Amino acid sequence: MPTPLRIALAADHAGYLLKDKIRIWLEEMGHEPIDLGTNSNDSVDWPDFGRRIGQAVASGEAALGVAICGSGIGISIAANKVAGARAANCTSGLMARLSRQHNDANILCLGERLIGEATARDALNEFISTDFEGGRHQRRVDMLDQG
Ligand SMILES: O=C(CO)[C@H](O)[C@H](O)[C@H](O)COP(=O)(O)O
Repeated sequence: MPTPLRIALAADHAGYLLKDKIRIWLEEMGHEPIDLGTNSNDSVDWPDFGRRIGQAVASGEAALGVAICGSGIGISIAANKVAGARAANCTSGLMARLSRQHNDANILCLGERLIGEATARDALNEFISTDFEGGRHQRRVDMLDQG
């Protein structure tokens, strides 16, 4: 059993179905999802949910986050506006793994309208099980906070 992680989840109306599946997968793995909405297909705005998940992760309320919209693009742009959030829009398990190893990404973004469930699950598994490599990558990540 892996160390349980608090993992924030957020989605707009185009991503909430995948978010609900991810919440269940995380619970089955013994993690602690924090669901920041949305929870229906009533139209909402991705900047609100990107900001919410960015703040939850940057503040330390959650160790990691998973954010979903139709393409993963809007919600990743919004999350990355929050200082300390490093959101990566990924379309494969390899991208998710690299986002952790090289970029110390702390929010995985997915596009429910673009990727299937198997790819989403692969990306999730890689994201939560891969550590940041540090070394030369640490210096580059540190540069993000240098104004
Ligand atoms: O932000 C996006 C595109 O970059 C997301 O895919 C949104 O979910 C999408 O724009 C929502 O579109 P809708 O036509 O309002 O459902």
